[in-house]
Amino acid sequence: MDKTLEKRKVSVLPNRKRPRVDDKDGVIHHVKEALDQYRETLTKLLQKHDSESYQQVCWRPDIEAAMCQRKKGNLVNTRKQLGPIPGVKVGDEFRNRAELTVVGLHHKFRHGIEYMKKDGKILATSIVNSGRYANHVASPDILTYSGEGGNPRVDPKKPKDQRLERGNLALKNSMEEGTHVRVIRGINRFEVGTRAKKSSFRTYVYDGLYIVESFWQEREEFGKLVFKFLLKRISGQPIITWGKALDKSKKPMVSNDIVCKNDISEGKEKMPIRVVNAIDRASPPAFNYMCNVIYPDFFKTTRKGGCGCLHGCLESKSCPCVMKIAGVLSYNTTIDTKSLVYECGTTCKCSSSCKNRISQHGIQFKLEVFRTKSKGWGVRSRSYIPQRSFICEYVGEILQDKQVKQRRGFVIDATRHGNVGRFVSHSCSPNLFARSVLHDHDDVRIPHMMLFAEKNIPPNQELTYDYNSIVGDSNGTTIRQALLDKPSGVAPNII
Ligand SMILES: C[S@@+](CC[C@H](N)C(=O)[O-])C[C@H]1O[C@@H](n2cnc3c(N)ncnc32)[C@H](O)[C@@H]1O
Repeated sequence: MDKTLEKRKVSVLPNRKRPRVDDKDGVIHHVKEALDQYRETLTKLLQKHDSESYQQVCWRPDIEAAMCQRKKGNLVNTRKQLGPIPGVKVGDEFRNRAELTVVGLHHKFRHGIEYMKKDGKILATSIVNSGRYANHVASPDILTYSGEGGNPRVDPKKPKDQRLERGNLALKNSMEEGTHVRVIRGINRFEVGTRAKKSSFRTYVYDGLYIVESFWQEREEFGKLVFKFLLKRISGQPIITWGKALDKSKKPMVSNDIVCKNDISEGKEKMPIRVVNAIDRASPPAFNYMCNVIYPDFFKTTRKGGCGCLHGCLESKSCPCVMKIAGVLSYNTTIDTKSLVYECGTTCKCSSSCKNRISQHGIQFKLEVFRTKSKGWGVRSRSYIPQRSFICEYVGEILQDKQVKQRRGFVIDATRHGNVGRFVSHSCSPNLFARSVLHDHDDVRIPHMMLFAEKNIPPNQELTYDYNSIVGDSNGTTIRQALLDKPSGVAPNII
């Protein structure tokens, strides 16, 4: 039945008053209204028909309900168009393919690729990744989409090689023209509390705009040539967290975060540090990402001594490094905030996995820089952080502070060179604490400033430390955290 419907012109204009295009809320309401009416029609249709006709293989009540709505002029966004659809947001979920037609996201009931003619060329407007073809999702932002035609799973006739025509040609043209393609993904859901196959059903989520990056031909399991299109999601769109098959009650997680940068460290950290912004259009300040402190020219990072422990440094009585921190092994217990921590290091015989080398292995958690409502940028972790874990070093240029020169003072300045630490905000009730650590040199005037978890920290909670906390070593060297009135990026003083 739907083939006949598809042949009809999709041009019926809604007879309800259409909101102005710049009236965002009005447009969203308009779309929602159309969807509500469609769902009501579908429910009535299902109630009217007895279960016997429902069993008929070819009866598609979802499509029939959409046709009723079309007759009444109750469809919206009826003209095919490229790009976003007014009133439809990334992450919006639809109960069936016909609902995509109702809102104008994808007008075809069956075909996966929809296209339109523009300047004499056909261009793809949208694709539905329904899972019927062997489409492959390598990462949330990359989709390999199989072309249409000749698939023996849906076409019982003898399978034929796919041809570069209709939807396939449209996707190729979209690649050449660089036009955006809407992607709608089918996801499997289950009735709450069950995982039985028969209780699963498919819904469709609008995943946003993609560009076609490349295409090629592959020989598939039935021996026929199929087209493969590699699509890449346009950056700057809200992120969708896709789970495995979901309970009916759980929505795919959509946040309003726009990704400003996929990795602010530009590959220098062990794992990427994403920058996201759900507040305004600001981008993070330009600076040179460094994983290590930059010392002044005169400074030599030398270390004398070190331990000879060949079997770990757990025995605090025999490890000279551990002995220097009064026999308290690293950060396992509450350490006096003024203590300088001596970690084992370059001149030690113990292995790099020694328990007294906690803060030398770079970041361990998926940190994310995000825009806060009132404090500029902040840092959070996308995963759970157990208490006392190492978070990051505060990296910057070690500058000699002229004002405090008499007191041989230094400042770690992260304005031009720094790491993720430069974005961590202040709090009087923080979840992080700072420690002065020595591991690669002996100069107690310029220890590393390391941040650790004060408590167990759930995912997505902002990480903060007390800028005004005073930490120092037994020689009287102190670290004073950055003052709140300092320009962003200027780091804690060491005075
Ligand atoms: C080390 S930076 C932290 C990152 C900073 N928020 C940014 O946008 O780059 C220190 C600066 O952040 C701001 N800041 C940090 N914590 C704050 C807080 N609790 N309230 C208001 N501003 C804060 C202040 O401007 C401070 O000088």
